Amino acid sequence: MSNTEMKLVVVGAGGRMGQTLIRIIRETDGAVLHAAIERPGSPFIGRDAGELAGLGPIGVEITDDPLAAFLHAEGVIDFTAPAASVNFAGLAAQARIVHVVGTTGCSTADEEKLEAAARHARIVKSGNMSLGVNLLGVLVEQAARALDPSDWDIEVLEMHHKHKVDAPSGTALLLGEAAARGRGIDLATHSVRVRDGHTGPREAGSIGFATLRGGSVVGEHTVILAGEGELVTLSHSAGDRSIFARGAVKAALWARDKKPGFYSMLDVLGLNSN
Ligand SMILES: NC(=O)C1=CN([C@@H]2O[C@H](COP(=O)(O)OP(=O)(O)OC[C@H]3O[C@@H](n4cnc5c(N)ncnc54)[C@H](OP(=O)(O)O)[C@@H]3O)[C@@H](O)[C@H]2O)C=CC1
Ligand SMILES: O=C(O)C1=N[C@H](C(=O)O)C[C@H](O)C1
Repeated sequence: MSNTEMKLVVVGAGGRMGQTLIRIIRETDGAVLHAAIERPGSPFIGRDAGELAGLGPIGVEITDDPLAAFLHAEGVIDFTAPAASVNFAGLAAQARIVHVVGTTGCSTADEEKLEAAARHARIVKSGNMSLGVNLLGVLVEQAARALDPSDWDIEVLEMHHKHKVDAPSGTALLLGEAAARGRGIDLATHSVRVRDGHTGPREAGSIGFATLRGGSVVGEHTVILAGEGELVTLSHSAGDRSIFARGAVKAALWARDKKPGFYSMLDVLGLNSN
């Protein structure tokens, strides 16, 4: 374990998570903001990252040059967009630095590219970086394992702010995967992601998703286990974005001395039983 502060780059520095990360890195022992990146043409280029995040000037100017930023850094924290994260994964692998990916909405092809980059890099990726949601995933897996799928239906409900662009949320999919693991099934072939019109009765053993969007909701998730005459509900409510940012910085520090590989927050938090 190194005694020096881990030099971190925040990409998507002007975004909701980017600004939160700049604040959380500032208050975390063992981590320091090395650089802050935005896309070329962004109005944030040239601004002081601390000033943008409400901390006052910290002497780190936002640039659009990730290659230069990664060169002398040890990790990059990335809550951006799927195409951007795939691109950053290639650059992070070249620079042999830790890449923490919070971006959601990645396609199967994107995931494959990230996994390929993890042959040379340490990538930690999760649809939700908070301790609470990852613990919830463990509980959902246990509940799904315990309850007979012919008697119990599983539905995942989520609500987010009106700016969110992907659905179902990364967290809803993480919880669906946990339920599928508990049941020993493949989520992709057992999920019902939308319902509309004359759907017919619910197919036994499927895992359903429902998506709500509105206002400034940070992130609400509920897994409903519905039996005959009874409901079990397991929920998580995010009060503010600092829970995700703290988890992401913890993941970067955890991965600092790990071998190249594709890790999840369950690995970081010691909750991985697989
Ligand atoms: N895993 C987790 O725990 C969490 C995941 N998320 C996920 O993180 C992602 C970002 O969320 P949020 O912060 O709310 O979104 P925002 O839109 O507020 O922020 C994304 C930022 O990334 C920037 N960006 C996009 N492409 C590039 C690029 N190529 N280079 C540099 N910067 C780029 C955007 O710039 P521009 O606006 O110009 O496009 C924007 O500033 C989403 O996928 C979200 O679902 C969010 C919270 C928690
Ligand atoms: O876009 C968001 O805001 C969030 N995205 C993540 C997701 O898709 O689950 C995590 C969190 O719920 C906030």
